[in-house]
Amino acid sequence: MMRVGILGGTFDPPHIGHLIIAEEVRIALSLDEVWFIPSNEPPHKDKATIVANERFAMLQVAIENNSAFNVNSIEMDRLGKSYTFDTMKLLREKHPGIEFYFIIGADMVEFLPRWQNISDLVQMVTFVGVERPGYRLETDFPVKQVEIPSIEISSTVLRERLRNNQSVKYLIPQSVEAYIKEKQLYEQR
Ligand SMILES: Nc1ncnc2c1ncn2[C@@H]1O[C@H](COP(=O)(O)OP(=O)(O)OP(=O)(O)O)[C@@H](O)[C@H]1O
Ligand SMILES: O=C(O)c1ccc[n+]([C@@H]2O[C@H](COP(=O)([O-])O)[C@@H](O)[C@H]2O)c1
Repeated sequence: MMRVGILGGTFDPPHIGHLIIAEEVRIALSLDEVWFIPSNEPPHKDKATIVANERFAMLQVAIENNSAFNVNSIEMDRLGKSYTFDTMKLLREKHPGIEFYFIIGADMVEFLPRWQNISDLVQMVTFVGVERPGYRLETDFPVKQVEIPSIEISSTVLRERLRNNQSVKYLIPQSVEAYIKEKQLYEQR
């Protein structure tokens, strides 16, 4: 059976933290691929500052040199909040031969028991948790832990830097930084 990791997120903007956790989990769990899924609207935080199709485009640029990585538009194609249960239900119907692993940072772990239809969702995917500075990864919930080099980067801090014209060098892939500049994505919002 094919094994696929899913990294859902807002990706406003994508950063090397996203890329590192996806690659580390892919290798640790021998996944065939990782699919990045940008949300239309995040279910439990403020709306993204950038429209979904631009976040999708930044992700495409970010992953272009990893043949095991893909970007999937399933949540962009659906209006409203992007609940993971709805997404995984559709993906499982479409790909019955795939075993799915849903990757989350430690900041998502505490709230996981309150995700929509979580009791069904835990039967549909294996949750994989990775550490994130400032958050606890330990939980009674069924979350498989994968060791990664800890990365203290967030999209929030990068948005701040981009707005203030501060350097994001090495924190955002160079190709993505060029795309952001070309499209003037984070200027004075
Ligand atoms: N530095 C990191 N270490 C571990 N996990 C991370 C890291 N950055 C993001 N993630 C995980 O990647 C997924 C998508 O994250 P998201 O796109 O919301 O980025 P973010 O940096 O958390 O954004 P924001 O600062 O806007 O909340 C989430 O599961 C999140 O926990
Ligand atoms: O389905 C839910 O109830 C739910 C609640 C919070 C977060 N999620 C998913 O978790 C992923 C990371 O969320 P975020 O807020 O960091 O973008 C993203 O794919 C969200 O759709 C899902």
